[in-house]
Order: sequence, then C-alpha cells, then structure tokens
Amino acid sequence: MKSIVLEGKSLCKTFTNGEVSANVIRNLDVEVYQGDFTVIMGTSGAGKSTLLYLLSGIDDITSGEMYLNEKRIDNLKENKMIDIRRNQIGFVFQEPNLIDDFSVYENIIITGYLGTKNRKEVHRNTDELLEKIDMIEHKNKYPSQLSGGQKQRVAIARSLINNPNIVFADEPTGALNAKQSKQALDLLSNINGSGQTILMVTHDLKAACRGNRILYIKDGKIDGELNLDQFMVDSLEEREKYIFDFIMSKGW
Ligand SMILES: Nc1ncnc2c1ncn2[C@@H]1O[C@H](COP(=O)(O)OP(=O)(O)OP(=O)(O)O)[C@@H](O)[C@H]1O
Repeated sequence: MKSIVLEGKSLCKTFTNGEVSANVIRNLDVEVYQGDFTVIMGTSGAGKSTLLYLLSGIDDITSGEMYLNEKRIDNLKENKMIDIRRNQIGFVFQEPNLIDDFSVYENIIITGYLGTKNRKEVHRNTDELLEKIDMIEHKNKYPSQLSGGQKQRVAIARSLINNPNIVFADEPTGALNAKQSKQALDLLSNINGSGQTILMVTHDLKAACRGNRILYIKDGKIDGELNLDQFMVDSLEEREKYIFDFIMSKGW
C-alpha cells in the first residue's frame, strides 16, 4: 500500500476583497501518495491553482489541517515553513521565471544555496541536473539566449536542486509548443520514474496522461478521481482516452 506524503483535511480558502468574499476551496479533503504523479484537472476557476498553492505552502489556508509526512504543517511558524519550501518541495510555474542576469548554471545553483546542503553537494547536484535536462553545453548561457522549452527545463531543474520529495507544477506546459511540451513532460515523467512525487495542474490532456491519478476539481471540491493504474495501459494514447472519458463524464 502506498504511503500518504501529503494530506489536507477540510481545507478552506476564502479570498476577501473589501466587503466581497469568495469561498474558493470548500471543505476539501485530499491525500497525495508517495511516488504518484497526481494530476489536478477541472474547469477554469474551479480552484485548481489555489489548491496547489495551499498544498505547497505558498499560500495559507483559511481553515482546515495540512500534514506533510504525517506531521502537521499548517500551524508551523513562518521560518519552519520557509525551511520546508526550500528543502522539501519544488515548484514549477507556467512561466519559467528565471533570473535574467544569471546564467543557466547560476539560476539553478542559487536555489541550491538557499537550501541547507553544503556547497559541494549543490555543485554536484547542479551538474547532474544539467545532464538530465540535456543543457550541459548551454550552462553558461543567459535566459534571453534560450528557447521557451529550454527555459522551462531549467526551471524544472531548479525545482529539483534541493532534492525535494514533492514537485508541484502549475500548467508547466501552458506556454510551450508541442515539441517543447513533450520534452518538459518527458523530464517530469523521468523524475517521477526515479521516485519523486509530482502534483500537477493542467488543462492539457497530453500532459494529464503522464499522471497515474487524476483528481477532478469542481467548485472548490474534489468531484471525482480516476486511477489509471487499475487499467494497466501503457500507451499515452490509450491513457488519454480514459482521461478524456472521465473528465467529459464530469462535465468538463
Ligand atoms: N488572490 C485572489 N484574490 C481573489 N480571488 C482569487 C485570488 N486568487 C484566485 N481567486 C479566485 O479564485 C477562483 C479560483 O481561482 P484558481 O486560479 O484557483 O482557478 P483555476 O481552477 O486554477 O482556474 P484556471 O484553470 O482558469 O487557471 C477564481 O474565481 C479566482 O478569480
């Protein structure tokens, strides 16, 4: 049986602007399993990104409880949360958000320095990651000299530099063309294949079929899930068909 790496209980998130409040996440219960590639789908505005920000500790819950490796984390002091964000989780956004004045190598290494590992280890990890993302020969280039796909691969490497247990990705292929998307998704599949847990929000079926578990969010709640492991299908086309049928049945 898979262990639960991250759990949210009765999660709520309310945004308040002046006198207007919006309950975006409503009493949501969720479990994320170690080693899974979990995908969050749902209609626009359903609360997918908000949920990802809550589960990754980027944003605070309004109420509920959150557990990382069975330890409660929603009531931790900010310095402890910073430590978790730096060392136990990685985050990939739709836009790579690289620092323009830093080279590829420096963009990755700077995040490593923010973690707690020693510098030698950070340098070794950076070299390994550059190999993995096939960017060794571009390591001294600046973001303006890279394609969109290369930038996103650097952003994925940056999210991995501190060896996080969970990688969160919010529409990581949203700004990429088909070829670049495939490269970024191959990289995420590869990371997951080496045991890292991934939680990704996407609208894209081709991205979704890299996951083994699909959660469908509707009106701030989980409205259903699809476990692809049960079908034992390997081809991405077949997986895509199962996901398509599932999300259509949910009213996508
Ligand atoms: N900081 C904020 N302040 C106020 N409302 C917000 C804020 N962030 C998100 N919302 C609202 O919360 C709702 C859910 O937003 P969220 O970005 O989580 O949706 P989503 O499912 O990811 O949508 P999309 O697929 O379009 O990206 C939306 O109605 C959005 O306007």
